This record gives sequence, C-alpha cells and structure tokens, in this order.
Amino acid sequence: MPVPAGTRLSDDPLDEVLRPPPDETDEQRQIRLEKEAEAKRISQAIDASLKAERQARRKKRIVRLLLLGQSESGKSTTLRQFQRLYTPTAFREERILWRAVIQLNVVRSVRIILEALESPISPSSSPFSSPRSRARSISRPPPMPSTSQLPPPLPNSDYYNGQSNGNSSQSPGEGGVSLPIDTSDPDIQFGSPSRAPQRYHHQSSPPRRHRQPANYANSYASSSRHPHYRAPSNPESEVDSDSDIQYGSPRSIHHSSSQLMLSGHVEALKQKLQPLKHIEQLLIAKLVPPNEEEATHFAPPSNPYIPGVQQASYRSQEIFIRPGQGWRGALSRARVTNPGGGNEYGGSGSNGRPMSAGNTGLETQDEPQAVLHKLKKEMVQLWEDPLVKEVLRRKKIKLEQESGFFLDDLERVTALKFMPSDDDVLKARLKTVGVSEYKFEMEVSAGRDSGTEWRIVDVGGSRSQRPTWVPFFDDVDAIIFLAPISAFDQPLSEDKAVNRLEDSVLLWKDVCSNKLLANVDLVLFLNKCDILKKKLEDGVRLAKYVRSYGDRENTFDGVSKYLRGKFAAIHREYSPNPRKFYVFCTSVTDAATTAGIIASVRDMVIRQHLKQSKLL
Ligand SMILES: Nc1nc2c(ncn2[C@@H]2O[C@H](COP(=O)(O)OP(=O)(O)OP(=O)(O)O)[C@@H](O)[C@H]2O)c(=O)[nH]1
Ligand SMILES: [Mg+2]
Repeated sequence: MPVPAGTRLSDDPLDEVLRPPPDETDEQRQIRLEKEAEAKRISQAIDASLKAERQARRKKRIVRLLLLGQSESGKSTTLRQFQRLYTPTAFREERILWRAVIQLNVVRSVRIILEALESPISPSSSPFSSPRSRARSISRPPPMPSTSQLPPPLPNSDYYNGQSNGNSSQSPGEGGVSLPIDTSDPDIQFGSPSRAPQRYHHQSSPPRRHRQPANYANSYASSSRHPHYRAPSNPESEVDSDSDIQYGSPRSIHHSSSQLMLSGHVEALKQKLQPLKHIEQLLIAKLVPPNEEEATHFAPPSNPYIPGVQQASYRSQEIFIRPGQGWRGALSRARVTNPGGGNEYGGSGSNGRPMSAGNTGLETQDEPQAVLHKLKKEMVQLWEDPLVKEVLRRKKIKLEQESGFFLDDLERVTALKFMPSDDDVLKARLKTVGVSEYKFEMEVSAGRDSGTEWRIVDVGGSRSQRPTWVPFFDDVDAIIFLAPISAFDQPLSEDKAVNRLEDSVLLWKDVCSNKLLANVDLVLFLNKCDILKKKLEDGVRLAKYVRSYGDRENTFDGVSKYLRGKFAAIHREYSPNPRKFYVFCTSVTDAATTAGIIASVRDMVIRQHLKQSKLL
C-alpha cells in the first residue's frame, strides 16, 4: 500500500496512531501539514520562552540550591545555618518562634519516657532487627569511563571530579575530617559479619548501564525492602538478660529477670506529669494557623482492637509542618514587610516576614511555658531517676542521641523568660512535609555574591515525600545531599525493616544516577559526625551492621574514611557525566564548624553559577 507523503516509517508504536488515513485527500493533507507546522511553531516558542526565562534568571543572578536526604538527615538544620549566617537579623528575630517547637520537643521526650514506663521490658525490644539475619549487598555497577580533568580542590573539602583517583588533596576542614579516601569499590554489604556472605541485587538499584531513563519517583516506591528479608529472631539481642545486676537507687527499683517494677516514687512522677498531654495538644493547636489546613498532626494510630495489628507507638509518630507561612505566621502576632528580600516559604507570593517583635513573646502569657516551668522538678527527677535510665537502656532508647533533645537543659529551657539561643534553634526538631523554597539576599554581602538572590529548596525527606522532589530538579545550580552516617544502627522510622544508612546509600545512588541532575554539581554532607563519634566511643560496632566493614578498626577515623570512600565510589560509578563533587564530614548543629563549610559551599555555588551564565 502506498504511504502518504509526510509520514515516516518506524518502530515507534505512536506512529501507528498518528499515521494519516490511507485515503487522505490533498485538501486534508494540506490541513494536516498546516496543523503540524503550527504545533511545531508553538513548541519552539515555548522552548524559546523557557530559555529566555532561564537566561533572564541567570542575568538577575538567582542561585538555586537543593537540599536532599532522608528524614532527620539535617536538611532543615542546614537551611537554618544558611539563615543564621547570611540573614542574621531575620534569624534572630525568629528565634522566639522556635520556643514553641522546643516546648514540643521537651514534651515529646518526656512522653517517650512515660510510654517506655507503661509497658514491661521484653527481651525482644531491640529497635532494629538483628543484623545477623540480614546480609545484603548493593551490587557493584560497571565502571565509568575516566576523565583526566581535575580542577583545584575546594577549601575544607575533599574534591572529586567524576573520576577522582582518590588521592585528591586533603585539607582538614573546620568541621570536616581529612582522610585518605578508600576508592576501591562502591559495594557496601549490610548485615552481620558472622553470617555467610550473600550478595543480593537490590531492587531499586540495578547496575547503571541497564537502567531505564530515570523515573525518580518510582525508583523509591520499591526501595529497600528485600523480598528475602524476614523479621529476625534476635540471637544477639542487646537487651540484657542478666537478672542479678543492682540498678541505681534502691528506693525506686525492684527488678526481675524480664521486668522492672516501678516504685511508688516513679508512679507518682508519672501522675504529676500527665498535664503534659494537654500541653502537647495546646502546642499543636498553636502551631496550626487558624483557617488553614491542618499543618501539624500525628499520624493516626492503627486500631488496637484489630487482632494482629499493633497500635502505633507514640514514639513512632512525629508532628510535622507543611510549607507555607503556616506555623510561623500562627505564632507571630506582627507581620512586617522586609524590603531586603525576607523569607518566603512555599511560594506563597508574599514578601511578608513574620516577626515576633523582639522580646514581646517573652512578656505575653504562655501557658505551655508556665506548665513546663511548674513541672520542671518532676521532669528533672524523671530523667535522672536510675530506674528510668535502666528502663530506657534496656529498651535501647537513647534520647540524648535523638532529634530535639533538651532534657539536659531543662533548667534553662523551662525558665519563664526562656529565649532560644542560636544553638537551640539548630537543635530543635520539626519534621518537614512538602517542599519549601526559601528566598533571600545575603544581609552579609560576600564579595562577588552581593546582589545575588538565593533560593534554597528544603524538602521533606521521608519516603512518602520523595516523589514530590522531582519538579524541583529543573534549573538547580547545586545539590547538598545529607547522609547522617551516625544512623548505621537505626531503622527508618517509616519502615522499621530498613536500615537508615542503607536507605541513605540507595538514595545517594538514585540522586547520582538521575539524568535530570546529570549536570548538577553535588555536595555531600556526611552528617551527624558528633553522634557517630559518640556511638563508636560507646562501643557500638559498625561491622555489626555493615558486614563489608570487616575487622577494620572501629574508630571515627576508620569509619568515616570507609564511608567517605564508598559514597565517593558510588558517585563516580553512577554519575551519567563527570561533574564536580565535594564531600564534607559535618555536624550541622555545630555553628562554629559548619560556618566554614557553608562558606565554601557558597563560594563554589557562586563560581559554578557564574561559569554557567557565561556558557549561556
Ligand atoms: N547532634 C546532631 N544533631 C543533628 C545534626 N544535624 C541535624 N541534627 C538534628 O537532627 C534533627 C533532624 O534534623 P532536620 O534538619 O529537621 O532533618 P530534615 O532532614 O530536615 O528532616 P525532614 O524534615 O524529616 O526531612 C534536628 O533536631 C537537628 O537538630 C548533627 O550533625 N548532629
Ligand atoms: Mg526538614
């Protein structure tokens, strides 16, 4: 059969649908060709307008930085560090708004203790599955072609360019560590060393060359629960089975092999602290702005009456905020326009920056603060009680290593005139849901940077949130990816079967291999190094959770060097194109050490932005 002019033959199934009818008349053909030409013209006009918009943005010097990483990796804290350093006036004015968040953090810590005291101690209460039962390997992809180009290193960082040879110059960063890099291979095996090696190909991480064009959202959906994994019996349970230890003060403790009996003293404390539940409700109501969609809430508990279905514990749930001026607006009474740029969350289109008008917040009635102040003695007694400490130890609840921990500062944070310090704001925990863009111009002008508008995009990091990231991948100058490497012995809160470090590694692979981000420079923060140090000093062994660590030394230097090498190798092997890559060991709650690192990142992003502008 003759094929009408203007058609192409191909294997594309769409051609079949779009192919003109065989009996097309000359007149119909003319109309069709005109329509096709018009569609092409419109498409080209859209492309041209997008390009012009991008160029205009470049001319205006708008720099976009994207913060990525799993939940609790430190993204919002890093954003707060940028705010603290570059818009200090705004940061200072907003400190009072964080008081309610800190109150909520205090209440949460106490309620976690109260919940721990409710249930008997069972020997199987280890929070994370025994690594003995898990031995997984993230398969090694084929190597990338190499590039010889190695631009100069960034201050305070290790520097890679696609295919670094691992001997890049090292400079001890202010918060970072400077170590030789193990670039051997990107393979990390999770699980106990005592189990016979098994190598599984992870579902979400096929070797790069076999990968289909990136479908970023979907790649998470199946991520990280291996079909071969089963909930383990726990031969290496860290819950002591020893029944004969004498615990703390005799006045409060009765113990047996499996259960500690609470004394009347602790029971009395529990009763006295009941009002905290009411305070928590008040705080949630306070953080949710009136006439707005609910912005903070607990996930609904599962039904305790359905057999076999466990009720969600208090500890497994977390209050969150949605982007928008929401909680800030609700807490502040005054709004002023900030001519210098100000904050804008969630693209609400307004330049209004909520303010608390200096100390005004301290002078007004604050019921939660008053109640916390009144219950301070009881909270301190509860936290310092030897029996309570023993219950927490046996249940492996380490509040001091959890987010938003203020129980060691109760004296200060429950004072009636408590004003959060910079460090308090950095330590406070408020989970993000959704995506928010923070726009600002630096109050502290930084050389070439003056006049540049910064846009930092902060996202929610929990698994359900990750599909919302994709629309923000366009036109990004750099990404800061946060991997909290202290979390090697913790499960994800949204999926207790998944190790947090493993999730971070998989997420890092997805980001590195994503085609939409192929030309975006990557900055990696191996974060929470302060907690990592403490854990290793306390004797928690990495090799117990990461089998491939083998019998290397369980020291901070050894562990950070090893993980740094693995993340670098993944970047090298999974990146579609060579690009710049910087890695820092960070503790982003630490203001002093993070300042130098953030300054380095700022300079790097600006440099890259200028280079890109010239290319356009
Ligand atoms: N000790 C310590 N705490 C940290 C560090 N980085 C972040 N944190 C704390 O960890 C908690 C979680 O940090 P966030 O910045 O809220 O985490 P996020 O990545 O924004 O989490 P989502 O909003 O859930 O995606 C906060 O209480 C921070 O203060 C760190 O390096 N060391
Ligand atoms: Mg956040």
